[in-house]
Amino acid sequence: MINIIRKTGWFLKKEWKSYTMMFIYLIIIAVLALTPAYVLGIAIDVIVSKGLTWMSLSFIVGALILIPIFRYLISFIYNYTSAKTAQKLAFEFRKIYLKKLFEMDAEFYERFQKGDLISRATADLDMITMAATSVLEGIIFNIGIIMFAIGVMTFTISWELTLISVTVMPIGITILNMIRVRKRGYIKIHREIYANMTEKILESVEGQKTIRAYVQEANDLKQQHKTIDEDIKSWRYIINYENRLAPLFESVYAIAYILAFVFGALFIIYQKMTLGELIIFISYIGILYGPIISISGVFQHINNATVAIDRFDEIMKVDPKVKNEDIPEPIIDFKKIEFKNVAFKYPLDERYTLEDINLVIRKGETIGVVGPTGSGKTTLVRQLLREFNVTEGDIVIDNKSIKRYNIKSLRKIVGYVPQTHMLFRRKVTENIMIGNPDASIDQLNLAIKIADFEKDIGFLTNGLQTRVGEGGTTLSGGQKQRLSIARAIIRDPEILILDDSLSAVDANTEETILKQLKTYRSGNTNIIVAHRFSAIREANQIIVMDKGRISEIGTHEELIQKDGWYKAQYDQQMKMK
Ligand SMILES: Nc1ncnc2c1ncn2[C@@H]1O[C@H](COP(=O)(O)OP(=O)(O)OP(=O)(O)O)[C@@H](O)[C@H]1O
Repeated sequence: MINIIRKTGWFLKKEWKSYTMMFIYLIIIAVLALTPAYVLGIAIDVIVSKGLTWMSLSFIVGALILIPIFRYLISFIYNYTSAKTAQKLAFEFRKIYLKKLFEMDAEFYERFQKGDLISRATADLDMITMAATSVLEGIIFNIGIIMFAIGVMTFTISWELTLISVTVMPIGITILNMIRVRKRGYIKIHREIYANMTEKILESVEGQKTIRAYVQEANDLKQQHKTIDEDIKSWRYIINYENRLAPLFESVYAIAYILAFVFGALFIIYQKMTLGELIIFISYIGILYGPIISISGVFQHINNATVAIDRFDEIMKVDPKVKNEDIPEPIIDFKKIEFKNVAFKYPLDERYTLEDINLVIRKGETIGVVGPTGSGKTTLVRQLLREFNVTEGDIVIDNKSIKRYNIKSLRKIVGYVPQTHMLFRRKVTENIMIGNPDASIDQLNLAIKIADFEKDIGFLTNGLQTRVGEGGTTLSGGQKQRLSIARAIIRDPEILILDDSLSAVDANTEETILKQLKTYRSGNTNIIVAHRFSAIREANQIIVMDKGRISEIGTHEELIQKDGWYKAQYDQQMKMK
């Protein structure tokens, strides 16, 4: 609990006025909850002593009517304030969490699954907010009732009877506590199983087209059922565990009732207590049951929230490896980029994906990158986005390590068109303008022209205002590629990287795009990764990758003079033409 208060302390401080008001409301509600039984007890004693008058009867009836109405009003105000504060807390936590996700590097996203990250931002954070509200309600209200009830029982009825009947209660509370501690461990396991299930559902929803195309619905459902089954099984285990031990508490509680009744009856016989007092006493034992159980329910929320806070903290504590130096330098332009003995290993990989990379890229050059699949072309060009730090060697931009530059400003000078296109459920224009939200209409039109996307507009139902389906489902493969190229071009980047981005366009379109790039991007750098040599033939340098190393480098003319992979591949492509 201390952990939760520590972790939400900043919020409690900010919202102290609401919490103070809620505290006061809860005390009032607790007192009001105990009053009717007390009034009834007094009424019975008045009736037994034959002292009932019209005046005392109207007072008793009036009190019994007004108390619940007043309690309802205060409860209403309390519930409203409490729900509002909980929503605010959830909002603040989500804001912090999402900000953190945007600060994280590619390595982080390799380590954590999407489903897991989503369940931390949804189910886990809900548990924290639920606990933050129920802690106050559960503890203040329930402890308030317990203290007031025991106070009234001890000081106004009989301290001896209170001692006799209430002393067994700590045994019951200890049982509840034991259940709670064991349950925490089970809940942690359950949260992980739940995250797995979320991941599986996400994968099935994202991959539904492929699943259907390969008629794998039954198989996929089987896997889904397995994760859902595991989720249900682990939850059922927790419930069963609780159900097995909970009756123990009920039995202990029943003993408190029996003791109160037997000793209370004796006290009445020995005239140490009135009938009304015994009725108040036994009613209060009944009233105590709810708060004791609720407190254990609160501890259950605290249990859940403790696990959720640990999972939240796990993310908050991860320090991105790719981060700015204390005073990073901005970059808006460059003259020369050098790869110096660069070697690179993906975080979860054993072997190096890039080795011995030595390379110089000058501003204004067009660089072609070719090589067999899996040879490391994408990995090589993505190093310019600084998603990971290189494992060995360094990338030097204008004689300074890439690490010295501000990451955001570095990424701003690079326009990267990936192999798989991430399109959002927004209009075509909005999808393009993600590259530069401040672009003018002229810039938008120029980007569309360079990417040769103009000819597609006529085929779209609503032209540029057509809404793109999720993941670009309403566009053809070539249209998606050209839209992605337009998105990168609209920011007029210093370096444009086309990562196999011309693979889904026909030869004419490819030629048009390459011609437009030459005309409109002269003076800027283009890096073109391709399998078709027509796309890189005119490059100033062609880099041939093989098993993570540069095996050949030169212009097209130089490379076809050599008897290497490039020449062999080129000859084959010519034959197939
Ligand atoms: N995130 C990753 N984690 C671990 N290994 C990876 C990761 N991404 C790629 N690899 C591995 O790195 C190697 C190089 O991949 P890369 O995508 O750079 O090759 P490529 O030459 O661009 O391939 P293609 O022509 O098929 O696009 C491959 O063996 C691939 O399995």
